[in-house]
This record gives sequence, C-alpha cells and structure tokens, in this order.
Amino acid sequence: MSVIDISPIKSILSEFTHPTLAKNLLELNAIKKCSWEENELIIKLVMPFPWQTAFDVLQQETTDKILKQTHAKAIRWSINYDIATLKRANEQQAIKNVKNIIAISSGKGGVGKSSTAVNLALALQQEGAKVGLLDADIYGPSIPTMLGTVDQHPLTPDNQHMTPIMAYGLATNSIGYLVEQGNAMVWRGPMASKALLQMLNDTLWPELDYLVIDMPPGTGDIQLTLAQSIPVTASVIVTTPQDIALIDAQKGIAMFNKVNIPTLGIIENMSYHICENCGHHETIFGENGAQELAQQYHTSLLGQIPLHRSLRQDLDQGQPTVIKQPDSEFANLYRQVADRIASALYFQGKVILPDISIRTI
Ligand SMILES: Nc1ncnc2c1ncn2[C@@H]1O[C@H](COP(=O)(O)OP(=O)(O)OP(=O)(O)O)[C@@H](O)[C@H]1O
Repeated sequence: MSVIDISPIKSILSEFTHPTLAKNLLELNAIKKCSWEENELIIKLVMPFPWQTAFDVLQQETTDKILKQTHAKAIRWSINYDIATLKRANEQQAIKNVKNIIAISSGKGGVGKSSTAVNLALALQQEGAKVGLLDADIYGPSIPTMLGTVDQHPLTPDNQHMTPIMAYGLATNSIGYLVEQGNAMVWRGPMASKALLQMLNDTLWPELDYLVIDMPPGTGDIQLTLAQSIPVTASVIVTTPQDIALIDAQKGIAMFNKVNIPTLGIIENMSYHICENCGHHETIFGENGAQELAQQYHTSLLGQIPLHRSLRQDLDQGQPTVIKQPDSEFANLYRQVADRIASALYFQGKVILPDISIRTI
C-alpha cells in the first residue's frame, strides 16, 4: 500500500473538543499510533486520566469524518491509560502502589458523602482507572454495607499487613471489616486517627491510580489530624443545598485551605428530588447554594446528584447504582463527575514521577 499522509487524521483528532480536555489530544501527546494495516486505519490513544465516556464520543464524532477523508474501510480504535501521578499536598511521601489520593469530605454528617464516594470510586474505575476505596468514616463505616461485603474480613498474611477486600473490582478497606459495629464509636480522637493511618499504610494495596478516601464527617481535631497526615492529592467536598450543610461545607474548605490541601470542588448531593411518578424535579433543600459557595471560594461545582429512592435502595442492597444500573441517568451523572475530577486533578496538578517508597507511621 502506498504511503498515506496521516496529518489530516491528526488534525481531525486535534479539533475534537470535550469538557475534560483543557488541551487537545495532540497537545496532550495522546495519539500514540495512527497507521494503516490492510485497509484498516489503526488509531491508538494513551491518556493520562480516565476517559472512557469521552473516548466513545470521540469515536462517534470523528469516525465518519476520518473515513471520508482517508477512504479507509474501517477504523480500529483503542485506548490505554497511563494515569499520571500528581504532586501531593505538602510534598508528603506516597503510599506504596498508590499514585493519587482523593479525600471525599463533608462538613456535616448525613449529606451522602459515603454514597458519593462509593459511586465515584466505581465510576472512576468504569472510566478506565485502577481504583481503591478506604472507608475512614470511623464513626459510621457504611462502605461494607454499600458494597455488600459486611461479612468479610481482611487477611493478615504476615500479622502486620492486611489484604484489601475486593468488591466490584475496587480494592477496599474499612474499620467496619475490623471491629464489631459500634465499637469504634467509643474511640477517642488520637486512637481513631492512629487506626485510620494504620489502615492506610498497612493495607497491601494493589497498584492504584486513585485511592478514594471516605473521610469522617466534620471539621474537628480528627479530621484536621487526618488531613495533615494523609498524602492527599486533593479533596472534594460533598454538601446538600441546605444552608446548614453549606455553612459546614464552608468550614471544610477553610480547614483544607489552612493545611494547604487544594479543594478540587464541591459536589451537591440531594440537589433536587425527582418524582418517581411524573419525573418532576423539585428543589426541596434550596437552590444554587453549592454554586454560590464554589464561586465564593474560587473552586468549582463538580456536579449535582438528585435525591432518588433507587440510589438509596441500590446502596442498601450492596449494589451501588453505578453497578446496578450502569446505563441509568444517575450512573451517567456519577461518571461525568468522576471525569471532571480526574481531568481537573490532571490539569490543575503537577505531574511527578511515581514514588514507591513505603511510609512508616
Ligand atoms: N442522592 C441520594 N438519593 C437518595 N438517597 C441518598 C442519596 N445520597 C445519600 N442517600 C442516602 O442517605 C443516607 C446517608 O447517606 P451516607 O451514609 O452516604 O451519608 P454520609 O454523609 O456519608 O453520612 P455520615 O456522615 O454518617 O458518614 C443513606 O441511607 C444513603 O443511601
């Protein structure tokens, strides 16, 4: 076959725009292969952040254009990921095998932080990343229930380290796997923080692009100690639109600012209620609160998740909506938020070499 000029293909690919792309695919150096094999065009991308949904859109939007331009019979598309390790807050040392840590926090309890953390972790995974989830919500470890793993216990092969519990492809650990329900509630602050840091350091995490940490709610001493001791890349705040939750979310952002941890943005949970009968959207907890808070603190509103019975039911049954109803509008929303988080982390952060040293506490 004669040599074909691939520059028009690259130019079509570089013209592709998407909310996750602050730079185009050419500038990102994401087009790793663009060549011919027996009348078929091979296009291979390697992305530094999870990008599956956008990759589907790219194919839909550009396949016909490229075929027309090249007269190829078909395109064989593929995508791989080489997820970037980003600079950690306060130059902290990394956890072995963990590239990036995202702390999910809320100023106030009960706003849906754990529900959001679980669905987001699974959404990041569906978008192409290797993900772990650490339930640091010591006073209400709900992750095992939400993942249907309540009866499981991590093994300790050497009496010091723990093997994580695998659930739907996520590597997880939770205080809920280790102590009887209710026992951790009586721990004093330092004991609780120590236990969590131990879980973080002593779990035999497989290679992870992101470890999502479901932080304990509130902005007290435990949260401050944890925020300072965990090598996080950035934090994400979950709130409801209610004034009382927003005031506490504000305290959360202020706490992270104080210890130099970037707040990537705010997720508004229970933003509006969707009526199961007529589909009507009702803003029962108020409107625009999280948007205004984000503006005030120069951060972004990463997404708005509705209040819906099926979201709660799926979690109660141990099958988060992203798994139970992957094609639902809710799962799409979680994937959209996950994509925003991953691309914002990449474009706002500084890429560093992975650090494989082990921390001791
Ligand atoms: N968007 C939603 N729609 C319906 N139910 C929800 C939604 N978000 C959370 N819930 C339900 O609200 C309850 C509290 O949620 P969750 O445990 O995630 O809150 P939390 O902020 O982590 O709480 P805590 O502060 O106790 O850790 C759960 O029963 C959960 O299923």
